[in-house]
Amino acid sequence: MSLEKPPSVLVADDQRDILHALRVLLRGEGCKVKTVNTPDEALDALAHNPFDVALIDLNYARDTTSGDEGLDLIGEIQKLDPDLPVVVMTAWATIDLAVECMRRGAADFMQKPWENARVIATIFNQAELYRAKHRATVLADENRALKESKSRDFLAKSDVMKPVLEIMHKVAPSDANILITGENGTGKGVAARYIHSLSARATEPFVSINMGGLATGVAESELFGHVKGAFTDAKSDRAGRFEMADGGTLFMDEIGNLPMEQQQKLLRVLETGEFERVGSSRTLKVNVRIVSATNSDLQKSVKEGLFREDLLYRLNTIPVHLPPLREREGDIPLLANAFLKQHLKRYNKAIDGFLDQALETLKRYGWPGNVRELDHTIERAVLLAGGDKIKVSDLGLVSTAATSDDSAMNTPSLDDMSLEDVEKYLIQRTLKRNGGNATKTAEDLGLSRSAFYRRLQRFGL
Ligand SMILES: Nc1ncnc2c1ncn2[C@@H]1O[C@H](COP(=O)(O)OP(=O)(O)OP(=O)(O)O)[C@@H](O)[C@H]1O
Repeated sequence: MSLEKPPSVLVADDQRDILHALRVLLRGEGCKVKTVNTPDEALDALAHNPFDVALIDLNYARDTTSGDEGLDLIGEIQKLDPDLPVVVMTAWATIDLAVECMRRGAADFMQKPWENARVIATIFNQAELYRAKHRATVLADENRALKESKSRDFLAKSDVMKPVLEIMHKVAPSDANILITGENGTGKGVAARYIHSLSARATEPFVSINMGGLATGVAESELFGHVKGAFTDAKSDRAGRFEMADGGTLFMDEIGNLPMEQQQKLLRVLETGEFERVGSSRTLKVNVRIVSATNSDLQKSVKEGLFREDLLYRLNTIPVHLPPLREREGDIPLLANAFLKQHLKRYNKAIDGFLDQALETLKRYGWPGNVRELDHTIERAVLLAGGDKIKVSDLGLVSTAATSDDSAMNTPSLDDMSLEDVEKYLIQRTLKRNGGNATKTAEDLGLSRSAFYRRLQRFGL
């Protein structure tokens, strides 16, 4: 019989000769086998190691033949992992007992003395089913996560960006954790994906999670998953981002917003690869490379007691800083032309590049929303442009003539602005004043974090 990886089987029985015989039989077929003598030992082993099948006896204490201990054990195993196949073996088989085992969730029922061929076939079939089921949940969750993230090349050619590109190329192939810093919209997400694509994990999943956009209380379940019934809305088992990213890269955006309680759990995964789904005591183990990003000063958060210092050191093995777009003028034509091409294709329009003046305007603008704002500006220009080239007026920038003492923008006239323009302008100005710190900006504007992020998205900042 063949499975990609041999089944890992837990065998629970109080009789040593039976354990010995089953161990010899299953190992002979290539299985990994762990044997235990009591229900407690079985639960302990299941909580700490991954198994594909549990093969259990029904009676443990001497002189009992009721099967109650085994029946209870089926229930306890179900609580740990509802999908794990439990195969029951007993010398005291009755039809009623077999029915009761199945009712409690056992996958199969066998009588002692057993038939070797049947035991082997059952173990392999159940293990295959279990893996297929588990893989299907993880795949469905991975697909969902993939749909949420877009893939793009990392474009940069300015002198300022050369050392940044160099360090990314140098460290990408290692498994070192990377912390990317930079203002909103500087391309931290694109850089994370780029690092993944240059790593040995490139064909494995790239999964991202934005800690800033999560409602309070859901961070743990999003990161580590949950089991059915763990809380009111937990209608079924769900894999968390760590499971989805197993073998690949997990990109944690806005890491500074990770709640203290989760910081402790994250530290444990970084140190041991181990965690539990919410509501489960079963320990899972993964191999994940962490790329995280922040626009806030984590050293300061450490001093303020908001971020664990030990976690920061673990995440920050290699720091990568992305400078704001206003400091990389040399990248603007490259980025603007790439965005133009994408949006022309998307909107099925034909425009032959930028007028020189328009390109000059793009280079001189302060870009408080960085590359994301440039992308949205070009998209809007593509939609508005009437001529065969993009003109300055198509760009619709609040200020087109940024000066060096206020590189982000001049104060526009209120008379020319819609309510939305004013809101956008205020957000840009406050963001700039706070050096791109989103949390502080939301606070200054009296907005909740999620309301603030909604606006950033709406205005393309
Ligand atoms: N170097 C780049 N090459 C191509 N596109 C880029 C680059 N940098 C940024 N972008 C574009 O800018 C947008 C914003 O980038 P991204 O989401 O990676 O920024 P961020 O720094 O992670 O932002 P935030 O801090 O808000 O999460 C992306 O949709 C992408 O279109």
